Amino acid sequence: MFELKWLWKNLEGDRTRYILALVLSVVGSSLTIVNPYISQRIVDTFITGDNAIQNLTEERAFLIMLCMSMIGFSLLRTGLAYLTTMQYERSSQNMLYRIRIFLYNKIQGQDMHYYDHNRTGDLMTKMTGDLDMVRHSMAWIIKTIIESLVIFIAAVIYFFTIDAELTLWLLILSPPIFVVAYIFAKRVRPMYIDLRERLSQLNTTTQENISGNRVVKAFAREDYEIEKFTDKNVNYSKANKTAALVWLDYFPYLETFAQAFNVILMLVGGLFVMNGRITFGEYAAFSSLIWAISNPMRNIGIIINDIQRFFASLSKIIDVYYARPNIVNEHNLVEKRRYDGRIEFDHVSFKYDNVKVLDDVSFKVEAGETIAIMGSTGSGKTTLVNLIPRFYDVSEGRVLVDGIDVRKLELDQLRGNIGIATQDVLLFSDTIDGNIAYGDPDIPEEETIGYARLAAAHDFITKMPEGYDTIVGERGVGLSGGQKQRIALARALAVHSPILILDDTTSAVDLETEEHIQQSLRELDYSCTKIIIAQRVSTTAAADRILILEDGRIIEEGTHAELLAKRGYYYEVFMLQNEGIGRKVTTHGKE
Ligand SMILES: Nc1ncnc2c1ncn2[C@@H]1O[C@H](COP(=O)(O)OP(=O)(O)OP(=O)(O)O)[C@@H](O)[C@H]1O
Repeated sequence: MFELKWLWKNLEGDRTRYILALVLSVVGSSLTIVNPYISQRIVDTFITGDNAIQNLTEERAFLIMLCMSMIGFSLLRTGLAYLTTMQYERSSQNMLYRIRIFLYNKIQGQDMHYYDHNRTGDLMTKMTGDLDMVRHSMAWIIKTIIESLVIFIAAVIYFFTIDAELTLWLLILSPPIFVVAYIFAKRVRPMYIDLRERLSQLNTTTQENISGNRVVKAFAREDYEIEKFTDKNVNYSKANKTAALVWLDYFPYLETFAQAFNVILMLVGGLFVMNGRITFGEYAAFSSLIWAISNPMRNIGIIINDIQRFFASLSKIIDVYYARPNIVNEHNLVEKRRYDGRIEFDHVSFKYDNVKVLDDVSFKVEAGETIAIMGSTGSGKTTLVNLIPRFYDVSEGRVLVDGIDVRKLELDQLRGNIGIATQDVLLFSDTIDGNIAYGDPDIPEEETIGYARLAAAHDFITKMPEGYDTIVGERGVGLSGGQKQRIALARALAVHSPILILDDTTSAVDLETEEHIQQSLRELDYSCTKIIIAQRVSTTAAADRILILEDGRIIEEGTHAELLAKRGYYYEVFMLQNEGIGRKVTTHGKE
C-alpha cells in the first residue's frame, strides 16, 4: 500500500530501531502465554492433581522454582514492555521530526498559487494534528495491533496444544466478529475523512478570527464571529458524535461476541473437565488466557477507528509532501551577481486560474530609471510587479531582467536582486532593527539607521520606548499604518538591490513625509531601477515615465508633462487631486 511504503521511506535512519520495536513487541506478547502455562502446571501438580498433596511435600523446590519463574517472567515482560515502548517512541518521534522539517521546507518552497488555494488553518492542522496522529499511530496503534495479533495467535496455538476441539468451539465466534468489524470499518471511513475536513475548517475559522480580530472589533462583529465559530464547532462536534455513535451501533454485537467466549468456555470447557477430557489446570489455562482472544475482538472497533483517523491524516500529509510548485527555487549555488536592473515586459498576459488580469503588456525600463504605475483599483498593478520576482509566471509573453527571461534566472539570485515593499505590509514579531535588517541580517547598525532615516522612520523609532530594540507585535501591531509602511520601505532599501519595487508604499504617510521619502529615493547612494505603484500624482510626477493601467492593459505611457498634455486618465487624476488641495503639483512635475 502506497501510504505504508511512504511511511517506510520516511523511517529511514530509524528503520532498525523500528524493526527492533516490532520484534520486541512480538517477543514480549508471546511471553504472555508463559505464566498461564506455569499456572496450569502448578494447578495440575500441586492443587488438583491425583498426587497433589504428595507433590506439595516432595517437590517443594519445583513449586518454588515455578513461582519464581512466574515472577521472573512478569519482570521480564515489564522490562521488555519498557524497552519496546522506548524504541517505538524514539523511532516515531525521530520520523515526525524529519517529516515536519521536510513539510515545513516544502511549504516554504511553494509558490503564490499554492498559498492562494490553501487555507492557513488547514496547513497548520496538517503540520500539527495530522502529523501527531501519524506519529501516535506508528507508536501506539501499530503496537496495539501487533501485540493483540501475536497474543491472539500465541493463545490459539497454546489452546490447540491443550485441546483442539475446545479451541475450535471458541474460534467459531471469530468469523461473525470479523464480518461485523468489516462492515463497521467501511461505514466509518468516510466519516473520518469528513471529520478531518471539519477540524481543518474549525482551525481556519479560529486562525482567521484571531489574526483579523481588529477588523472584527472595528465592525463590532464579535457576535457574528462567535456564531460562525460556534457553527464550525457544532459541525465538528456533530461529526465526532456521529462517528462515535456509529461505533455504538456495532459495539453491542462485538461486546456480546466477546462475552460469549467466556460462556462457551464455561459450557464446553466445563463439560470437558467433567468428562476428564482436559484437566482442571488446563481449564484454568484457558480461563486465564481467554482475554487474549476476547480482548482483540472487543477492541477491534477502537483499532479500526484509529486506523481510519490515521489514514485520513496520512493522506493529508502526503498531499503536502508531494505538492510540487510550478515555480521552483532550485537554491543552486551560483556566483552572487549584481544585476544591472534592466526590465522588459514583452507582450505579457497573465491569468489567475482562468481570469485574464494582464493583457499584452509591453514596456521597457532602463537600468536606474524610475517608472511609476498608476491605474484604477483592480487594474492589475500589483499583479504586474509580482511577475518580476516570479511570484507568478506569465501566461503568455516574457518578463526579462537584464535581457534574460526571468524563468531562466536562478530564483534566489533574481529575488536577491530585488528589494520589495508590498502593499500589504507584514512585519514580524521582532525588534524594529530586526525587521529592517530582515533581508540582510549582517548589515551594521549605522546602516539600518541610515535606511530608517531615508524612509522617514528614524524620528518616530527613536521616540519609541526602546528605540530600534522595540519589539513590534505580530504583523506590526503597535505601529500606525504609515509607520509600518516606512519600516517596510526601510527594509526594502536595506537590501541594497539594483531593482526596487514599491507597491503603494507611501499611501498612508502624510504629504510632507512622502516628500522626504521621494527626495531620499532620488538620492539613493546606489544605482537602482525603481518601479513605484502609486495613486498620488505627487508620487508619480517625478518619475522618468508613468504607465497607466486599465483592465490589465497599458492605456497611457509617458512623462508627467506628456501625460498631462494627453488629457486622458492621468490628467483627470491630476485635476481631481489638485483641486482644493493647498499644495499643487505643477504641470512640469515640480511643486
Ligand atoms: N491571488 C489572486 N487570485 C485570483 N485573482 C486575483 C488574485 N490577486 C488579484 N486578483 C484579481 O486580479 C485583478 C488585479 O488585481 P491587482 O491586485 O493586480 O490589482 P491592483 O491594480 O494592484 O489593485 P489595487 O490598486 O486595488 O491594489 C483583480 O481583479 C483581482 O481581483
